[in-house]
Amino acid sequence: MSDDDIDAQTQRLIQRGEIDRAVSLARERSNHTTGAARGWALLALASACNSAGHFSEALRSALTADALFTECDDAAGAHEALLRAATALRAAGDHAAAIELLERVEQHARAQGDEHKLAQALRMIGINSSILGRHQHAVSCLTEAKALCRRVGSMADQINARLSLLNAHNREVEGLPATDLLRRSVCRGLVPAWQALADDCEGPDHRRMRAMALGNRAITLHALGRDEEAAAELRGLLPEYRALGMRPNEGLCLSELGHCLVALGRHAQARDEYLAALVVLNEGGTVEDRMAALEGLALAEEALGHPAAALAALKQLRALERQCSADAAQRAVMRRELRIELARLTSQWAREASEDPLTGLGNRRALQAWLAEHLPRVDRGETLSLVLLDLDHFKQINDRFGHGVGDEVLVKVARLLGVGCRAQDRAVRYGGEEFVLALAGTSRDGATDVAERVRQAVADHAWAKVSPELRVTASLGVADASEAAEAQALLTLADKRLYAAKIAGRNRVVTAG
Ligand SMILES: Nc1nc2c(ncn2[C@@H]2O[C@H](COP(=O)(O)OP(=O)(O)OP(=O)(O)O)[C@@H](O)[C@H]2O)c(=O)[nH]1
Repeated sequence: MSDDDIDAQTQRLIQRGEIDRAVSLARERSNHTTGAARGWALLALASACNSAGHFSEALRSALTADALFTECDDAAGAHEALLRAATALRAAGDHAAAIELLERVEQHARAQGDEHKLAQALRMIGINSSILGRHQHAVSCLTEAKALCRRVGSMADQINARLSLLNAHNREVEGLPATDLLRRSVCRGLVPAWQALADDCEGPDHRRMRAMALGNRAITLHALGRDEEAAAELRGLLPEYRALGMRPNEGLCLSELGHCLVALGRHAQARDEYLAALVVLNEGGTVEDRMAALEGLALAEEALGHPAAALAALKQLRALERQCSADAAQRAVMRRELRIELARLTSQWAREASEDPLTGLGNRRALQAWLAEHLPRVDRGETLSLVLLDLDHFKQINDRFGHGVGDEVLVKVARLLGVGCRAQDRAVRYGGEEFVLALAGTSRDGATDVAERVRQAVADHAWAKVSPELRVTASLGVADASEAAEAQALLTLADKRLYAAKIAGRNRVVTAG
């Protein structure tokens, strides 16, 4: 089985509605794999947990997968992991946090020129922005996503991008009064756009999307007051939603039909449609959709002169409103918990990614970041030096005193290095028994003094306390940025001098040659 098969297998289970099986399969696999294979199992677990409504576990799984993929330099896996983490945040209603993660994917995709990845990230940023009411930003992201999908996406990608953009336009004008000029002009544009999307949804694969697009077209017609037309379209769509098993859409369609009939003054028919809508929506519709149907039902009953029935509908509506605010409070708590989890994991991984676990010093990545920040200042006249330190005959120390003592020596040397460092400097463990002191604002003479002090401190340390007869010395090479301006060239020069120190007999500092 290839690494990502578990993901495909889990997605199939989710689609069949076997969510519990999907969760346990993915969880089991993630407990029995390592490396990239574990990454994919965790991504499968994230999707399954999302479908089960366990957003916290979904987020944790996706972010753990991100850390794993990053560790094995699997950019595609890491990208997918961030998308899934964003999906969990979106499902939990934390759209702002989802956008923050997605913007990382966006930046990365732009830097790499990966248009497919960029389209995915922009589409998700657009959807989340639209839900947050940042309509302009949503439309601009989705317009770019649509253009990218046309160039590099599959047919399904293109259709999804267009659907998201049209939905964003819908949301933009949703809250405006029916008479608002902007609303009317946007809606007038949306009618042919939904039709064009439906027309392009050819073949059995896109039948659901076509039905959705036509439903949205009919809703837009109703918003424009073209209620006869809208009602006829909605009625025509009902058998399609039923045939496709799209229950929530069927409920919404019946409810919209009710709205059209109320607008046309056919209250008895409207009441029947609302009642039918509620039967369907009570099974699987959102609370908001049920509330809209109840509100319509109350209106229709009142218009029909049935105050008792209208009151009964309003009572149910109030009960749902109360449930809604209780749910909203619960969701707010959950969002706060997810944020805390996200912040904790992000800072933990940022630390792990740049820290050497044995000594607690920075690692190679930390040195690269330090150099990237400090080397440009050399052009502005600042000095900068590197001291490369390698313990002498460390293999013999391990062999003679044991690996545990070897580790203890590394930890102690790391502490001794830290003593020579000021706040602006950085001490890192560069490799096994190799360390680097990166010294800001320090010329080669200054760095030579520091290197000599460190050499002396290592040689003079009371190593016998660690193990009788233990002796430790180090060889050091010094280079400064006036001799080599590039990070790699500077390190190579320091390494050349370190090698010269070894050749010359060890336990010494070499600064030239
Ligand atoms: N205890 C311990 N040993 C390590 C660690 N990382 C690398 N080493 C050991 O460090 C030793 C380095 O050996 P060499 O590269 O041959 O160098 P050396 O023995 O120090 O000899 P010179 O550099 O020529 O003085 C190897 O035996 C590695 O196994 C570690 O984290 N802990």
